[in-house]
Amino acid sequence: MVKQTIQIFARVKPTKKSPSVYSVDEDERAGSSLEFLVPRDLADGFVNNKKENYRFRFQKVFDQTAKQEEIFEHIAKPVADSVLAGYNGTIFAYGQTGSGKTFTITGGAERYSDRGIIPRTLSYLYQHFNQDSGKIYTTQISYLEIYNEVGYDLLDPRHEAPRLEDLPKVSIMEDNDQNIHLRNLSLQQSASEEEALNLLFLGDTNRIIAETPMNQASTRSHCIFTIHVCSREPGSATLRRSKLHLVDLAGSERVAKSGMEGQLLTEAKYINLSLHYLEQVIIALSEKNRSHIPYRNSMMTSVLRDSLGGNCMTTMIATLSVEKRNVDESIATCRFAQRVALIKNEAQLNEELDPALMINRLKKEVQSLRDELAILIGEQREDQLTEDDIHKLEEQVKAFLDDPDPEVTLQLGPNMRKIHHCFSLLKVMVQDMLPSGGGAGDCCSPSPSVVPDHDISPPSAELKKLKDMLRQRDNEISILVSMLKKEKKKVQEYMTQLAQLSNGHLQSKSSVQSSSAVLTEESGGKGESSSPYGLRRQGPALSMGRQEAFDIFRRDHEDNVTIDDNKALLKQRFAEAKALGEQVNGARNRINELKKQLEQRRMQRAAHAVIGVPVAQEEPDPVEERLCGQIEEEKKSYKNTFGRLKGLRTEIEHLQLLLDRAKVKLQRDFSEWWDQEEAQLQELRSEGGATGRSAGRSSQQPTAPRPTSAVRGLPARTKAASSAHSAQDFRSVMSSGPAVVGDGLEFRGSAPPLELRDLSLSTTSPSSSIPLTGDQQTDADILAFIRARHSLLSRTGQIQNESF
Ligand SMILES: Nc1ncnc2c1ncn2[C@@H]1O[C@H](COP(=O)(O)OP(=O)(O)OP(=O)(O)O)[C@@H](O)[C@H]1O
Repeated sequence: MVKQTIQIFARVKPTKKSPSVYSVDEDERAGSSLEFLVPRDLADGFVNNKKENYRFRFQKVFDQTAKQEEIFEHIAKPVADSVLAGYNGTIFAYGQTGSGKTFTITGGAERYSDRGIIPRTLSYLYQHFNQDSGKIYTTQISYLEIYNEVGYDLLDPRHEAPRLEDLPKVSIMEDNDQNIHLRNLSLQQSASEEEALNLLFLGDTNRIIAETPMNQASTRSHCIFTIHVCSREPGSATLRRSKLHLVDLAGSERVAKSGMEGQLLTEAKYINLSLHYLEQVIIALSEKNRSHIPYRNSMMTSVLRDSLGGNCMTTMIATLSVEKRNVDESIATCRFAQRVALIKNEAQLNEELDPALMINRLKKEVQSLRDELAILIGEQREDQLTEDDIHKLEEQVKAFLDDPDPEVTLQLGPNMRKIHHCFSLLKVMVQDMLPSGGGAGDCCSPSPSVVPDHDISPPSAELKKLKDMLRQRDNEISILVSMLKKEKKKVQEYMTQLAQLSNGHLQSKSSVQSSSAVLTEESGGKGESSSPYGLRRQGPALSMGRQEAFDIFRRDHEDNVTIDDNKALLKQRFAEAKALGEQVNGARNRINELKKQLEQRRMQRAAHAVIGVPVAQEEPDPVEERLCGQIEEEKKSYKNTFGRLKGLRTEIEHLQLLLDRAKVKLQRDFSEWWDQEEAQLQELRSEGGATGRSAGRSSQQPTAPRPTSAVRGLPARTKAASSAHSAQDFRSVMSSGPAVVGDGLEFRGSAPPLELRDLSLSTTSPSSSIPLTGDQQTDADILAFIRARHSLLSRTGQIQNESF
């Protein structure tokens, strides 16, 4: 058992502002300390009459420049090592919203180097599994999200639930030994790092999809990614089971400060409540002699029960945002960490006997006991005596009879068949010794007619039976062979399909290289979108209108640059991987060629020795030595290049998943934006329709202020421009401003003022010669509206920028 207090670390998020509110003091032996210097007149809207200096001690403080690699090496690797040794581990990040919890635990969505603790730990664990041939490892993964005190399974096999509520709800059950069980939380097998990463991305994508602007669950939910490891030495019935929880808690900020209302307030209360219960558990644990620890008060503390004061090696990372306005939250986070540091855990080696192996072992024992018992109580064994057995028995009987020692016994062992056979032999001999029989000298060569027939030559009935059986077996075998053939055919068909599918996937990967192809795919233009779980989801094909609108939307989306950067990087990595692959193949071919030469050389030398050509056998052959040296060199280069190729493969896989995730987010944002644009167009139309009916009279009438949500969901750059312009501005510019020329669409702002319904009429759809269906017409209208608005917004944005 290992007794250890919870380890606490602090990580300071990088900030562009030069903060003077904190300092870090490093001490090799005593850990680091973090000091906040809060002047009494801190000018951020509140008067500080309290203490000026706050000092907190941590195992280590990672300042702003700390890299993800460093965080993994110092914090996660020791925990992963103890999990490999069979102990439970937990790492949880605690801090206010935006302080870097998700960045630390999962990682940034942009760069490969931004990978957080989860992907790095997975990489580390699987590397260990592959290298350790002395044990058999199995791994399972679960991913739980707790939102408003309800648990959701993020690895729902149905994939990509449109709303959080559609994911399976997870509930807590406690057994008689007070062990917690999570009902409905799936445990997914994961045999490789790639599979585990796919599961992580599936869960994260489910989080993104289930999140809406009104329900930014990622900020207000707790997420627990758990890796379950089971190891066993081959042949041993002892299992080691351990689990590693990697926990991204909800933002810890106080409700009063953030000024929330309505649903947000309700959520904040839940979060505060569950974090409050977490705090209560921690206080109770840090007090001596407290018998009751209130774990059951919230789902999160119930799930993390073992991690807090139980059988677990636990580590906390306090994430801190050190801008002046966040100082009080950072101090609260550090205070919380100091209390957590008092908690003592007692980690135990989780060893148990494998029930399946135990059952097998016991079954064997039972069988051997049954056999012994059968012999003891005189039951006959089923196995027939072989000719060899019979021959040996004859020899034994002969030796027994020939031995003059009256004490001699026949050693037949506990085998009734042998005993019976010996009695038969003796009977034959006795009969032969009777006056009518032959001499005793032949006693051990009994005539075949007297020896029990079934043992040596079966009678014809028996023979017939055996032949029938043989025929039956032949039939069965031919049925089985034909079944096997069918199965093989099916497998071949399946493999062909799989190859086609993966070709499709590869094509979609390589399509990263062609931006136009990717655009079509991203927008669902092929009627398909790829899922991060390696499956392909059938989606509706986009109309031409939506497709073009998607292009506009994508151009302005905040993630566009990242997507393009990642695509470029991916393309580069593909090229590198291709070059490395060629190098690996080259090295392999050269090694084979050198091996051939070496073999030839050896054969030559051997042949010379045979035909008597003088060869200095003892002397090392310089040619052979040179070939061996070259083979070694090539092997080194092969190993080296292959290692780099493997690393590159992981990076490519990761980048591909980042792109997949960005794609899903882009599509979700686009759908929302499109719906808003449609709603806005409908609204303007109904206003425009009213205006049209009273044409000339009230086209300049003021309209009701547009709800701000109407521009919510626009890409960041578009949003900034649009926020300065209500729909009314838009309409007035449309009716009186200069001509606004869109892409292939002209809106002339000359008198008479343009009515909104004219937009649809003036739409020059790329497929205008093709009659449009009702839906297509609507899509084309919305596109025209977007084009006009977009063109206007970028123009006015430009004007604003210029005047600025
Ligand atoms: N150490 C860091 N280096 C670079 N960027 C960071 C770092 N920490 C956080 N960020 C960035 O800051 C932003 C907020 O971080 P993050 O989402 O991780 O915060 P959080 O604490 O998880 O917030 P929430 O409670 O809302 O989930 C992200 O854009 C992230 O990329």
